[in-house]
Amino acid sequence: MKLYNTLTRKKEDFKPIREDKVTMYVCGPTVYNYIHVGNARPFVVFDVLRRYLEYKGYEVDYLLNFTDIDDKMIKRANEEGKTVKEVADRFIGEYLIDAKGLNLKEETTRHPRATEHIDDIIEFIKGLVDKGYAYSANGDVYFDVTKLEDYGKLSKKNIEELISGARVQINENKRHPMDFVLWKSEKPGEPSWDSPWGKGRPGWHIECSVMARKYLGDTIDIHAGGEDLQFPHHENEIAQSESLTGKPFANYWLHNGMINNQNVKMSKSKNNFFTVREISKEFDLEIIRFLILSGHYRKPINFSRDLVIQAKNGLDRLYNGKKNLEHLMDVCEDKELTDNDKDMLKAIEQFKAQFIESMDDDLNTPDGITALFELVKYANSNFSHETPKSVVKKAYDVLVELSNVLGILSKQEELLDEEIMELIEKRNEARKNKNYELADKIRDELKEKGIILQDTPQGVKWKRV
Ligand SMILES: Nc1ncnc2c1ncn2[C@@H]1O[C@H](COP(=O)(O)OP(=O)(O)OP(=O)(O)O)[C@@H](O)[C@H]1O
Ligand SMILES: [Zn+2]
Repeated sequence: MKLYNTLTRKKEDFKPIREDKVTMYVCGPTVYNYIHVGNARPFVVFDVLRRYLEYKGYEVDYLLNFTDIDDKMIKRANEEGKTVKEVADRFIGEYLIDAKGLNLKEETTRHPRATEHIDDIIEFIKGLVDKGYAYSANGDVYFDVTKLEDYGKLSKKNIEELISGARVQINENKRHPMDFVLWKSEKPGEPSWDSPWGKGRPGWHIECSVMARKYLGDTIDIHAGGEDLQFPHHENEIAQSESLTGKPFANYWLHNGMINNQNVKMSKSKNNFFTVREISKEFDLEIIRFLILSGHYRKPINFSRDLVIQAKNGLDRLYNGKKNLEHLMDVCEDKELTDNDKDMLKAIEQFKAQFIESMDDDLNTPDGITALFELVKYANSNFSHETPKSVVKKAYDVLVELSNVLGILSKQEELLDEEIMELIEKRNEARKNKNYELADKIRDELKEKGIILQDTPQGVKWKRV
């Protein structure tokens, strides 16, 4: 598989450090608000990368942190008369609700929080001070960028350029304008922790270096986030981690393009955003997942209502294709395969190969989705009630297998009440005729669709689980 590495500005063959395991760190949300569609993009895209690597047989250790202490968190807490922890707990809960709607693989994702790693953060900063890469000044601690030859290597900027380009804050504690803060001294009304430099709290960049190292090791395979994080956040993570360990921090740096609103980056500060939650009131969030995957992850997406409708129509087409195949599996019969049938099997394999080729090429999900559309179209125009069941089943299995990699077509179709009643009637009939095999089959089918039957003296009752 090839992945575009921001560090080298090239598509490179992906080779993890260990043969069968991949470590991945994704910069997660600052939990002071609901996430917006722009924030959802990295979470969806890198969830798919992780699923694809798992599909290829790797075990993936996947970590997405929660930034639960920073200026924005404190501001929100003060506005609401709550503690920072209360705000964080609330919006972590809201994140997890959206994550479920977006079908992110939560069961095996680690979500460490900055405030639960203060001791580790202090240790890390102490290490940098001891090695001469950081200095304290009036209770703050700064990273000294002049100690590094290669500061700026990710964003490909040199320090002079950075100074002239950035609105560098005047700060008399800093030795150099590009030095960045590792530890901030306590200000009244802000949460603080004891440290060797007095009471204070961590800066933003340090938490990612610390938690990545703690859970994934000195060198990780993939570090990912939005391209807006390349500078200064990821640049500073590299500076901190590599100065402390003397080893490369991450072998592959992946960055997604921005989601824009009328060509302007969607951002909380610009107030031009749509939260995932508000969209979920009108649309199933699988549509948003599909919309995000319909563009290549490095290109910008201009978000609009039309785009959501377009994604909905595309997803509906795939769901219809799946439903048609399910219907055919019910009515088609097992048969000896003709040469023509064998050609159809080959064609189905071909769509799968096309999907894999696309995904191997820097996670080209739009081309992968095209392969799914073509598979469905092929089935629609070539299959009939006369097609051998094994051929139909092959197409169905491939469609489901590849959709699972994208995390789509995950919704079970809900049975209507009258469909359930009909099946129960059919089962009663079967039992009357002592056809217990059929009766059990119907009960199992219903169970698979989330309907539980209870045989009671008053007859059969059912409930949804
Ligand atoms: N418009 C966007 N399009 C794509 N990704 C984005 C966008 N805005 C933020 N991200 C990404 O969302 C992730 C979560 O970041 P975070 O919660 O810090 O958002 P943020 O930068 O505070 O958002 P905002 O810019 O709206 O304040 C990061 O990986 C960031 O790069
Ligand atoms: Zn980070």
